[in-house]
Amino acid sequence: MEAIYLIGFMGSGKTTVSQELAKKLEVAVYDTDQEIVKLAGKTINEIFSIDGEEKFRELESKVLYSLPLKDAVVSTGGGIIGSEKNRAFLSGKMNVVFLNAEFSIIMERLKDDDTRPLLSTNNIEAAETLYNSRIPFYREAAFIEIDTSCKSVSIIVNEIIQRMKK
Ligand SMILES: Nc1ncnc2c1ncn2[C@@H]1O[C@H](COP(=O)(O)OP(=O)(O)OP(=O)(O)O)[C@@H](O)[C@H]1O
Ligand SMILES: O=C(O)C1=C[C@@H](O)[C@@H](O)[C@H](O)C1
Repeated sequence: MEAIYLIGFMGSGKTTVSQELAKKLEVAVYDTDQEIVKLAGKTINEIFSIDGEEKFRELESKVLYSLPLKDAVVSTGGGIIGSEKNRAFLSGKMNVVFLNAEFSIIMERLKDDDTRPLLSTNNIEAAETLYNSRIPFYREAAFIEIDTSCKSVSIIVNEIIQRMKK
Protein backbone atom coordinates (compact mmCIF):
# COMPACT_ATOMS: atom_id res chain seq x y z
CA MET A 1 0.00 0.00 0.00
CA GLU A 2 1.25 3.50 -0.88
CA ALA A 3 1.60 5.66 2.23
CA ILE A 4 -1.45 7.76 3.13
CA TYR A 5 -0.75 11.40 4.02
CA LEU A 6 -3.25 13.32 6.13
CA ILE A 7 -3.06 17.08 5.64
CA GLY A 8 -5.11 19.94 7.05
CA PHE A 9 -5.17 22.80 9.51
CA MET A 10 -4.28 22.41 13.20
CA GLY A 11 -7.07 20.66 15.04
CA SER A 12 -8.67 19.12 11.96
CA GLY A 13 -8.01 15.71 13.53
CA LYS A 14 -5.00 14.39 11.58
CA THR A 15 -3.19 12.87 14.57
CA THR A 16 -6.31 11.30 16.05
CA VAL A 17 -7.56 9.93 12.71
CA SER A 18 -4.11 8.67 11.65
CA GLN A 19 -3.87 6.43 14.69
CA GLU A 20 -7.23 4.76 14.14
CA LEU A 21 -6.72 4.52 10.37
CA ALA A 22 -3.30 2.87 10.74
CA LYS A 23 -4.70 0.42 13.30
CA LYS A 24 -7.51 -0.55 10.96
CA LEU A 25 -5.19 -0.94 7.96
CA GLU A 26 -2.52 -2.66 10.11
CA VAL A 27 0.27 -0.36 8.99
CA ALA A 28 2.73 1.90 10.79
CA VAL A 29 1.75 5.43 11.81
CA TYR A 30 3.97 8.52 11.84
CA ASP A 31 3.34 12.07 12.93
CA THR A 32 5.71 14.66 11.44
CA ASP A 33 5.41 16.86 14.56
CA GLN A 34 6.39 13.97 16.82
CA GLU A 35 9.30 13.02 14.54
CA ILE A 36 10.55 16.64 14.61
CA VAL A 37 10.44 16.67 18.42
CA LYS A 38 12.46 13.42 18.47
CA LEU A 39 14.98 14.74 15.96
CA ALA A 40 15.46 18.11 17.69
CA GLY A 41 15.21 16.87 21.27
CA LYS A 42 12.96 19.87 21.99
CA THR A 43 9.24 20.59 22.07
CA ILE A 44 7.63 22.42 19.16
CA ASN A 45 7.23 25.54 21.31
CA GLU A 46 10.95 25.39 22.19
CA ILE A 47 12.00 24.98 18.54
CA PHE A 48 9.90 28.01 17.54
CA SER A 49 11.09 30.19 20.43
CA ILE A 50 14.78 29.16 20.50
CA ASP A 51 15.59 28.30 16.87
CA GLY A 52 12.78 30.06 15.02
CA GLU A 53 10.11 28.98 12.56
CA GLU A 54 12.56 28.70 9.65
CA LYS A 55 14.51 25.99 11.47
CA PHE A 56 11.25 24.22 12.32
CA ARG A 57 10.24 24.20 8.63
CA GLU A 58 13.66 22.85 7.65
CA LEU A 59 13.23 19.94 10.10
CA GLU A 60 9.64 19.42 8.94
CA SER A 61 10.68 18.96 5.30
CA LYS A 62 13.56 16.70 6.28
CA VAL A 63 11.19 14.48 8.28
CA LEU A 64 8.55 14.43 5.50
CA TYR A 65 11.02 13.16 2.91
CA SER A 66 12.56 10.59 5.25
CA LEU A 67 9.39 8.69 6.22
CA PRO A 68 8.46 5.36 4.56
CA LEU A 69 6.63 5.64 1.24
CA LYS A 70 4.77 2.37 1.73
CA ASP A 71 2.60 0.71 4.36
CA ALA A 72 2.23 3.78 6.51
CA VAL A 73 -0.15 6.52 7.54
CA VAL A 74 1.56 9.90 7.93
CA SER A 75 -0.07 12.69 9.92
CA THR A 76 1.49 15.98 8.84
CA GLY A 77 1.84 19.35 10.56
CA GLY A 78 -0.71 22.01 9.60
CA GLY A 79 1.94 24.10 7.84
CA ILE A 80 3.41 21.33 5.69
CA ILE A 81 1.86 22.85 2.54
CA GLY A 82 3.68 26.16 3.12
CA SER A 83 6.75 24.99 1.22
CA GLU A 84 6.66 24.66 -2.56
CA LYS A 85 8.92 21.62 -2.40
CA ASN A 86 6.63 19.91 0.14
CA ARG A 87 3.61 20.68 -2.06
CA ALA A 88 5.35 19.14 -5.07
CA PHE A 89 6.24 16.07 -3.00
CA LEU A 90 2.61 15.60 -1.89
CA SER A 91 0.82 16.43 -5.10
CA GLY A 92 2.61 13.63 -6.93
CA LYS A 93 0.84 11.13 -4.66
CA MET A 94 -2.60 9.51 -4.88
CA ASN A 95 -3.20 8.99 -1.17
CA VAL A 96 -3.24 12.53 0.12
CA VAL A 97 -6.31 13.23 2.24
CA PHE A 98 -7.33 16.73 3.30
CA LEU A 99 -9.13 16.69 6.63
CA ASN A 100 -11.09 19.92 6.77
CA ALA A 101 -13.11 21.40 9.63
CA GLU A 102 -14.95 24.64 10.18
CA PHE A 103 -12.76 27.30 11.79
CA SER A 104 -15.08 27.73 14.80
CA ILE A 105 -14.96 23.99 15.47
CA ILE A 106 -11.16 23.98 15.29
CA MET A 107 -10.96 26.81 17.83
CA GLU A 108 -13.37 24.98 20.10
CA ARG A 109 -11.33 21.75 19.88
CA LEU A 110 -8.06 23.55 20.66
CA LYS A 111 -9.19 26.17 23.16
CA ASP A 112 -7.31 24.61 26.12
CA ASP A 113 -4.25 23.54 24.14
CA ASP A 114 -1.14 25.75 24.22
CA THR A 115 1.21 23.47 22.27
CA ARG A 116 0.71 25.22 18.91
CA PRO A 117 2.79 28.41 18.65
CA LEU A 118 0.93 29.68 15.57
CA LEU A 119 -2.53 29.32 17.08
CA SER A 120 -3.38 31.81 19.76
CA THR A 121 -6.90 32.06 21.12
CA ASN A 122 -5.93 35.65 22.01
CA ASN A 123 -5.61 36.47 18.34
CA ILE A 124 -8.46 34.70 16.63
CA GLU A 125 -8.32 37.07 13.67
CA ALA A 126 -4.72 36.10 12.83
CA ALA A 127 -5.58 32.40 13.23
CA GLU A 128 -8.58 32.75 10.91
CA THR A 129 -6.49 34.61 8.31
CA LEU A 130 -3.92 31.81 8.40
CA TYR A 131 -6.70 29.20 8.11
CA ASN A 132 -8.29 30.95 5.10
CA SER A 133 -4.94 31.41 3.37
CA ARG A 134 -4.09 27.71 3.63
CA ILE A 135 -7.35 26.08 2.50
CA PRO A 136 -6.58 26.44 -1.27
CA PHE A 137 -3.16 24.82 -0.77
CA TYR A 138 -4.62 21.80 1.08
CA ARG A 139 -7.23 21.44 -1.68
CA GLU A 140 -4.62 21.63 -4.41
CA ALA A 141 -2.41 18.96 -2.82
CA ALA A 142 -5.14 16.48 -1.88
CA PHE A 143 -7.02 13.83 -3.83
CA ILE A 144 -9.74 13.44 -1.20
CA GLU A 145 -11.31 16.07 1.06
CA ILE A 146 -13.36 15.18 4.13
CA ASP A 147 -15.17 17.64 6.37
CA THR A 148 -14.53 16.34 9.89
CA SER A 149 -16.53 19.08 11.64
CA CYS A 150 -19.41 16.92 12.83
CA LYS A 151 -18.14 13.37 12.31
CA SER A 152 -16.75 10.83 14.74
CA VAL A 153 -13.22 9.55 14.20
CA SER A 154 -14.45 6.07 13.20
CA ILE A 155 -16.84 7.52 10.59
CA ILE A 156 -13.95 9.57 9.14
CA VAL A 157 -11.69 6.50 9.03
CA ASN A 158 -14.35 4.46 7.20
CA GLU A 159 -14.94 7.31 4.76
CA ILE A 160 -11.23 7.52 3.93
CA ILE A 161 -11.05 3.77 3.28
CA GLN A 162 -14.21 3.81 1.14
CA ARG A 163 -13.11 6.79 -0.93
CA MET A 164 -9.63 5.38 -1.52
CA LYS A 165 -11.16 2.23 -3.03
CA LYS A 166 -12.83 4.30 -5.77
N1 LIG B 1 -13.66 14.11 14.62
C1 LIG B 1 -13.42 14.72 15.78
N2 LIG B 1 -14.45 15.09 16.56
C2 LIG B 1 -14.23 15.73 17.74
N3 LIG B 1 -13.00 16.04 18.24
C3 LIG B 1 -11.95 15.69 17.50
C4 LIG B 1 -12.08 15.02 16.23
N4 LIG B 1 -10.84 14.80 15.73
C5 LIG B 1 -9.98 15.33 16.63
N5 LIG B 1 -10.62 15.84 17.69
C6 LIG B 1 -10.01 16.51 18.86
O1 LIG B 1 -9.43 17.73 18.39
C7 LIG B 1 -8.18 17.95 19.02
C8 LIG B 1 -7.11 18.10 17.93
O2 LIG B 1 -6.99 16.87 17.20
P1 LIG B 1 -5.64 16.40 16.54
O3 LIG B 1 -4.49 16.62 17.46
O4 LIG B 1 -5.87 15.02 16.03
O5 LIG B 1 -5.55 17.45 15.35
P2 LIG B 1 -4.37 17.66 14.32
O6 LIG B 1 -5.00 17.92 13.01
O7 LIG B 1 -3.40 16.53 14.39
O8 LIG B 1 -3.66 18.99 14.85
P3 LIG B 1 -2.12 19.50 14.63
O9 LIG B 1 -1.87 19.60 13.16
O10 LIG B 1 -2.08 20.82 15.26
O11 LIG B 1 -1.24 18.51 15.32
C9 LIG B 1 -7.94 16.77 19.96
O12 LIG B 1 -8.34 17.15 21.26
C10 LIG B 1 -8.86 15.68 19.43
O13 LIG B 1 -9.31 14.82 20.43
O1 LIG C 1 -0.01 24.96 11.23
C1 LIG C 1 1.20 25.05 11.54
O2 LIG C 1 1.98 25.82 10.97
C2 LIG C 1 1.70 24.17 12.60
C3 LIG C 1 0.95 23.08 12.97
C4 LIG C 1 1.38 22.10 13.98
O3 LIG C 1 0.98 20.79 13.58
C5 LIG C 1 2.91 22.14 14.15
O4 LIG C 1 3.54 21.59 13.01
C6 LIG C 1 3.39 23.55 14.37
O5 LIG C 1 2.79 24.03 15.55
C7 LIG C 1 3.03 24.47 13.19
